[in-house]
Amino acid sequence: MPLALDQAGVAFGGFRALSDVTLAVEPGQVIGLIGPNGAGKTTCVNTLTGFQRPTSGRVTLGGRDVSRLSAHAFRRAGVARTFQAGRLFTGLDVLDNLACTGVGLGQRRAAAEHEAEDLLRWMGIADLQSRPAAGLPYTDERRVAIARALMGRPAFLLLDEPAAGMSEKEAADLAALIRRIAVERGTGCLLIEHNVGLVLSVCSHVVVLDGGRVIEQGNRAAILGSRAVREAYLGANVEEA
Ligand SMILES: Nc1ncnc2c1ncn2[C@@H]1O[C@H](COP(=O)(O)OP(=O)(O)OP(=O)(O)O)[C@@H](O)[C@H]1O
Repeated sequence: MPLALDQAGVAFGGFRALSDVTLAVEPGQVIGLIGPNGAGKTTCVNTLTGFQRPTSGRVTLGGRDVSRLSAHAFRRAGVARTFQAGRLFTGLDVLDNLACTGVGLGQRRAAAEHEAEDLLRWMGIADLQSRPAAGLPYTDERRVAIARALMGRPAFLLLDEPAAGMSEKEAADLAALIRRIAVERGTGCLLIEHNVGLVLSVCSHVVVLDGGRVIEQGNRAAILGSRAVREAYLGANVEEA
C-alpha cells in the first residue's frame, strides 16, 4: 500500500512550486528526495502529509485518493512527519511529548505512556524520558521528534532535513536509525536531505527535484551517473564547468 504523488502540482498564486510530480514510497523502503534550494522538496512533503493540498493531480494512500484529507487525518491514517525544526511541546517532558501525541491519535493515556516508554527504549534514549523538552541538546531534540512521529506505528515517516546541523558521526548514527525504522518496523521512509552522501548511503531509491519537477529518479548509480543531476547542482553546463 504505497503513499504516492500522482502527477501532483502545487501553485502559490501564479508560481508553480511543483509540476507534474509522480513518486511513491512503499512500506519498508527508504527513498531520498534531493535537489537544490527551492526545488520543491518541503512542498512535496507538505503535500504528502496533508499540510498542503495539491492544486492538480492526486495524493494516494494504498491507491485511495487522500488529496482532500486534513493533516490530522493523514496522521491518523498512518502518515507521520518531522519538521526542519523539532517543534516539540516545550512545556512538557520527553515522555509526555510522546504520550500526548498518542492520546491525540486516540490512545488511552496508559497505553500511550506504555508505547512511549517502549519507543524511547527501542531508540536507546530511555534516559531522556523525564527531561524537559525545552533545552534538550540539538541531536537529542531531533531524536525525540522522530520518536514522537513513530507513536501509533505509522506506516510512513517523512523526514525533513533531519541531519541538518549534525556532525558526520551524528549523521551516520541517524542513517543507521532510519535503516532500523524501515527494516525492523516496516515503516516506509522519505528522507529530504542536503547531505547527498547520507541520502545515497541510506536510500534504495532517490528522487531529484529541480524547479518543482522530477529531473531524475533511480538507484545510487543512476543518480551519480546523471548529467541532469550534475547540471542542477552545478547550475551550469557540466562540460563547461
Ligand atoms: N506558502 C508559499 N507561498 C509562496 N511560495 C512558496 C510557499 N512555500 C514555498 N514556496 C516557494 O516554493 C518553492 C519551493 O519551496 P520548498 O520550500 O518546497 O523548496 P525546498 O526544495 O524544500 O527548498 P530548501 O532546500 O531551501 O528547503 C520556493 O521557491 C519557495 O519560495
